[in-house]
Amino acid sequence: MSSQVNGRPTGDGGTVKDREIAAEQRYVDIAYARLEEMRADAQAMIREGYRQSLAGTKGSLVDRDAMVHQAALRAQALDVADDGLVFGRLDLAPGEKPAGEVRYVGRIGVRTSEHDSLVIDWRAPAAEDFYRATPEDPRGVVRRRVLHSRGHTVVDLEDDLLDPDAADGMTIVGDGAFLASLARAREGAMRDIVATIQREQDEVIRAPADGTVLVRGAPGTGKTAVALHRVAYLLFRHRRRFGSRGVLVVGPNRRFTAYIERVLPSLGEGSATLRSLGDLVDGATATVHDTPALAALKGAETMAAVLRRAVADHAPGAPDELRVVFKGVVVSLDRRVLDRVRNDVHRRSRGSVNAARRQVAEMLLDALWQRFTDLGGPEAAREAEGAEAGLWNAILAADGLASLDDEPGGRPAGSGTPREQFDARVREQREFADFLVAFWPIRRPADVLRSLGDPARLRRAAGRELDRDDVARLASSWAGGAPFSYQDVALIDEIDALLGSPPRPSRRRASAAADDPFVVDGVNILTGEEVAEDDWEPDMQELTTSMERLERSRRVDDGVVEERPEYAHIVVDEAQDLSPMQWRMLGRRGRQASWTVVEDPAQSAWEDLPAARAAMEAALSGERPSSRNRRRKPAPRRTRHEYELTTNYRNSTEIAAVSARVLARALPEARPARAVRSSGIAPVVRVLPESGLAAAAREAAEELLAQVEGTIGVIVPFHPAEAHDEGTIPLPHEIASARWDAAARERLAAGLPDRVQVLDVLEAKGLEFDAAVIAAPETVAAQSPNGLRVLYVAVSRATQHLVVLTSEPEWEGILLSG
Ligand SMILES: Nc1ncnc2c1ncn2[C@@H]1O[C@H](COP(=O)(O)OP(=O)(O)OP(=O)(O)O)[C@@H](O)[C@H]1O
Repeated sequence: MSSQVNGRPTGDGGTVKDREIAAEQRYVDIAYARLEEMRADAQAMIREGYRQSLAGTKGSLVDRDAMVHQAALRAQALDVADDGLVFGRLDLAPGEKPAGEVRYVGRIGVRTSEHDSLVIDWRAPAAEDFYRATPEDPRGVVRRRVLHSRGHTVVDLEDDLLDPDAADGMTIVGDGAFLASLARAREGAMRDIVATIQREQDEVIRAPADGTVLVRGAPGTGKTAVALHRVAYLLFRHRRRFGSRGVLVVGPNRRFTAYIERVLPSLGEGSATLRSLGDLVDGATATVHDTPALAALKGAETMAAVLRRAVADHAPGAPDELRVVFKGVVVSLDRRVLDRVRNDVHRRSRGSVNAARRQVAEMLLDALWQRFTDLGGPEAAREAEGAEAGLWNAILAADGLASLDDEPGGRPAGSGTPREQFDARVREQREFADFLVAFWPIRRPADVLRSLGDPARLRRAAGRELDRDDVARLASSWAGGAPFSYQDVALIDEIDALLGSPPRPSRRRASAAADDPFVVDGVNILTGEEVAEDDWEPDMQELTTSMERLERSRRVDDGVVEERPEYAHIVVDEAQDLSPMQWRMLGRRGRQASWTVVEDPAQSAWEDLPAARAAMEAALSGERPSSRNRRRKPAPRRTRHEYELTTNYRNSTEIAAVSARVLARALPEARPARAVRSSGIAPVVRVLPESGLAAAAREAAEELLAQVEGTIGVIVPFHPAEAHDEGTIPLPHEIASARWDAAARERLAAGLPDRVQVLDVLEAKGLEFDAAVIAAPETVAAQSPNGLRVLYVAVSRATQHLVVLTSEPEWEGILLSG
């Protein structure tokens, strides 16, 4: 027999629950005391490491480093565990396991000085039962107890009785603390859920480390939370593999990464890299979203072919004639020959265009020599030899060019075959060096994209992939220093992959390069290699460019520069929104990686889902993205584990009902998740004139400030940065969208406390608020073919209060009665 109690008095001053809490507190105190000792040990180890370094032997530095590093990591993990160290207890049934065994589960493992277990790390196999046991499958667990703490103090308990037959005399307490914890006020940053991970979530977290884990689930089912806990699990169980080669977590936008950034550190894992799709590429940060139509153009895989042609086009300002002099003979190459050279080099050097200058120089020399012999140059040169002013020098003078032969300090042509002499002499000429730098500059990917703001240049690159209207819209989005969009970042990465890195730097002293004819202004003009002294300052734009790239590169111990890191595991959140070009960007970072992909297709703003799926499959299989548009040879598919999460932990049942109605319109075949918590607070829909929506949104936010302790999101339609096409009549939703520009949003937020956030529907992805105010659902729904799915995202953000403001009366019925 067990006894279920909820605060019943015991007669000795407290309730049964109080007594149970006090008993758990005694255990927790012992665990904290031991944690304190472990901390002191870690600090002593750090001190010992430094002491050894003073011993002065050669090996001691290395030993010290390793010791200090290990001890510092340990100290850090112990610090993290300081808050809520122990959160779970399992009472096991007699049987295979020792009778009456009790296990405590916590943020990290704690052992006594005799190595007996006091607390089991939540990621250890022995903790699995804590998350997996159910009444149907108790796994030997009689009672599961969750301890809710504030700092070191246990404040509440909640028990699950899993095996009533074995619970003889066991006290069962609890009054829905888990559900109450779901209703807690949100602070603007996501928290870990380590104490209350549910069984279906735990299966995802502990899924096999290889291949791909694909997780689907409706809003609020814990996809993001689960993905982050999986990272902590993988780093704990496979530290060597994932710790050294790295884990990348990618979210949709910067607001979202800011929202989730505290979760992993709170689990003691600070080593994963967290990036949004807008800041995955160094040197190009996205600050704006494109309109859905423009995003569809930029994100389509056809852009790969367009960019390949754009990279192969001549650089802006590239000269179209090369003239050099040899032995008084002027030799020139015209545009036709230069185009041929450029195309040949591009064909051979895709992926290493920025490092191909040496190849360009060789091909130009071949073409110059060919021209020289065609002109009868060798004979003319022989005749001119010794003469002060031959025929060719006269031509030269007329063209205003000086032969190096005439320059004081010019070196004798030297020995070797005529061709070798020719090459050596031409290479020395300033004209040749200057030409090479201008003809084959080291290019920055962002500059290449900006250069496509010139419609003529974009038209040349467009091929059959883009029509005239597409070219005009794209070019205007890149013209005139407009900020980069989230889709642009993937295009910049594509260009980066085509251009490749500039040649590796070697900081040779300038003196070593003083006699090198290829060195111009501190850089080898053939290789782009920097050979300057440390204090040398570049004074040419191009050199600054290569310096910037080098600066942002990661220098590894042996001096090798790693431009784009590859990761051992990649987590992609909100994956339903990735465009094919964004998948290519991610694929480049994880060719050998295993993946965790979490998504909800019903929340997708992306129109061409089949194309995005194909690009996703290519990325997950480690396929090298082909820049040509030919059919891919499918790479072998890696093992895949698919999961679905079915319980909505975010929304109250009242709000979940509203979002289910929107879902039924957006995707009639989709199933909503089951919400578990009723708040008793009915969602509100207010109808008012369109011109009054912004003022009403502010008013609603002010009212809600008095009703909730935590965050309030005011979610407004997306404001397109693109100008409306003159000559066409704007649609009503286009006029309405124009109301929600940055200035209008600022006015709305002015003077309100930080816990009110005003954001557009695209920024709201993945976020969560205590209360949400949705302005103009009719405009959101009409803004794109997937507008209803975008609205579904917006209405599923709130935990307690939902207020919708609309100018169209029928929306009241749509949202409140289906
Ligand atoms: N087992 C759990 N215990 C406590 N809270 C949970 C649990 N699972 C999820 N939550 C909470 O539910 C909320 C929603 O979780 P999360 O943001 O991970 O959902 P999601 O599926 O990623 O949603 P969306 O699709 O809208 O991005 C969060 O506040 C999260 O902390």
